[in-house]
Amino acid sequence: MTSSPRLLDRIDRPQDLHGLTDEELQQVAQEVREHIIDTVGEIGGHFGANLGVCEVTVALHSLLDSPRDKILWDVGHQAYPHKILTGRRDQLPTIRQYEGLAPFCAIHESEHDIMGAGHASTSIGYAVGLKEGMRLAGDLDAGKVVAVIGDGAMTGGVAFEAIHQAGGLGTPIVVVLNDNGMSIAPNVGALSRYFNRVRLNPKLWHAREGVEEGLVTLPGGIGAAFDRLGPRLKESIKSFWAPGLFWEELDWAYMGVIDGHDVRALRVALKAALAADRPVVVHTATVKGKGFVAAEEGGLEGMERWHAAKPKSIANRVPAPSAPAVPGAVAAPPQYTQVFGEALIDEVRRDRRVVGITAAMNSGTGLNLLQKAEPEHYFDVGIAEQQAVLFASGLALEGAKPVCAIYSTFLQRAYDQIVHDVCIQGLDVTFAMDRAGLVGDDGPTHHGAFDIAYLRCLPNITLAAPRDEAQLKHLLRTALTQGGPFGLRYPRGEGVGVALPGPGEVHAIAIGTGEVLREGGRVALLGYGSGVGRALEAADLLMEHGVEATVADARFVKPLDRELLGTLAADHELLVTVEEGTLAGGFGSAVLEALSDAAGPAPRVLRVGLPDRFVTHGKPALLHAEVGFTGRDIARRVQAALFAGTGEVLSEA
Ligand SMILES: Cc1ncc(C[n+]2csc(CCOP(=O)(O)OP(=O)(O)O)c2C)c(N)n1
Ligand SMILES: CC(=O)[C@@H](O)[C@H](O)COP(=O)(O)O
Ligand SMILES: [Mg+2]
Repeated sequence: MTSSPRLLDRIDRPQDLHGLTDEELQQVAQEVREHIIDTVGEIGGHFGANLGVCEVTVALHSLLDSPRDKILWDVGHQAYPHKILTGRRDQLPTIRQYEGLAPFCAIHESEHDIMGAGHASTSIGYAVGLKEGMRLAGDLDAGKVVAVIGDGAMTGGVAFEAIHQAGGLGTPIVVVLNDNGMSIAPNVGALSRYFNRVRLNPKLWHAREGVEEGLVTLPGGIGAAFDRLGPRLKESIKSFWAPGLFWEELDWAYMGVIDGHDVRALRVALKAALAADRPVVVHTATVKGKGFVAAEEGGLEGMERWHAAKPKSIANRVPAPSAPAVPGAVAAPPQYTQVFGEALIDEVRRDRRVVGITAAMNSGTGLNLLQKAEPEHYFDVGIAEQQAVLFASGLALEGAKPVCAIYSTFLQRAYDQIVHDVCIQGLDVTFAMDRAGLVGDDGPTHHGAFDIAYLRCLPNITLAAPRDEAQLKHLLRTALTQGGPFGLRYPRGEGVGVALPGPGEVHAIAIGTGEVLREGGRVALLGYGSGVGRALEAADLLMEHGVEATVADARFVKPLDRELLGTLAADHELLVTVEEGTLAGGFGSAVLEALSDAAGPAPRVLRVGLPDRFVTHGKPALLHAEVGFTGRDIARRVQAALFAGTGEVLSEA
């Protein structure tokens, strides 16, 4: 623990690091770490990854002149030290809060945030573009470009597309591989094993050193011949002794493994890398959660547990004691994720052809439950959503029933695989899209705002959304018994608190059928997914003001229940659609299309959903209020529509 006054309090811009000694820089890194522990422990947010890059961030900013020199943070969940050192130290307590600092890097927030992110594996691609852009502009005094990417993000295929291009062009960029062996869960796959082999074997850390001295002393003129070789050829030969062969073969220089918590060692390596006129990777070994004992000494579980911290989860720099249970308190409803995870286990045990696939979101999707219960039916492909869908396509062709459990927003990365491989071929693949709707703190890069629109336009796919956690179980069974592409969306967080059907009570639902939940008068509220709950809230408020509304659950957006829609249209003068998705091309659009195709008079239609803009970050209740996705907002709009111009007093619903 450092004593005050902090050196960090003198760092208002990254250039204030220039001229500090290695020891002072090491102290600044520790002060950054403590600032993060104190702040994130109180407000919540991403945690372990930030603690792991305090030294890397200080070392980079101590050598570079940001923003002329550009530092890119892959994903950006580990950019809190960067934000602290680039003038946002005192604003850190607002991070991820409504109207506070962005959850990840954001180009509108700071000139030092060179790229926006939130989705993984993009940083090297940007780096190549930035550097080649400088060359095209003839900017000879161009800045350096450094991408910091984790071992998890390295499992994203788009990172390799960039490595391939940079190696081909010889683009002089630096990649800092922040290797801590962790994604959110422990990292997976052959690349992770390769990194582990190197990172965890100190003998390999210095394999390169001494090789050249050894070679030039070889007897019989061999050494002399080696000594006469050009530098590139020497490097290539030496690379057989060093762990960077993978990189060297792609015409990258490899440096490593460097202790990612030793500022002096980092600066020595980074200085050499920055001076090179070719692409260079600096492989650093770090600890996710460094300096926070519960993570650092908690093993893989501890590091996974502290990927993010909940508000008030840390006190005096140790995990805060959990609040005592309140006797008699009603238990909160289960999370949709938990219900899904348990239901998938039941489905695997009902039909052994069912398998679950995650793209590095093991616990986030609830597939950690399947991994424990039925490990043979569980796959984690790494941060590789495209591969997840192609893998599912292969499995489906072999008669399996794969369930791709991928957040709505992350599934966007596999869009062409959904079209080109699953829908065109009509494969029996299910997409379980958790985090559909506004997710809250993670903001616009993570809101599941677009899946209704981006999937509804595809032929051959069935799309449904449960109004509660019981329907989720029935719709998962429906997906796994209907034989073709199926998308199922549900929100982040708790269910509504209904009784869950037991394994024997779960049943498939007839495709394309909705359900009337409440009969009313002039207005019908037709909800989809979480929109049904909002519709019920609005109906209750309208009832208090003498307006009886019909409420129905569409349940399917593709195909729509046209019979139900026809009845609602014929019996009501106002039809309100409610969806937690973008209005452009969403559920409401589907209803309008269906009504325009139908013969006969159509009611007036009001559509409630997400606006045609990216919604900011913050607690979901604040975001819902901002976009009008509340029962009260819907009730007001209905009143205005029903009584507009009639002179009736619009009650203050
Ligand atoms: C396309 C995409 N898929 C999934 C995620 C969720 N995600 C956020 S951070 C993370 C792990 C990143 O691991 P790594 O790059 O090693 O960084 P570390 O947290 O270890 O520092 C994942 C899977 C994401 N941000 N983007
Ligand atoms: C940075 C990232 O993409 C993940 O950590 C994401 O924030 C997880 O979201 P959930 O908390 O909704 O699982
Ligand atoms: Mg990692």
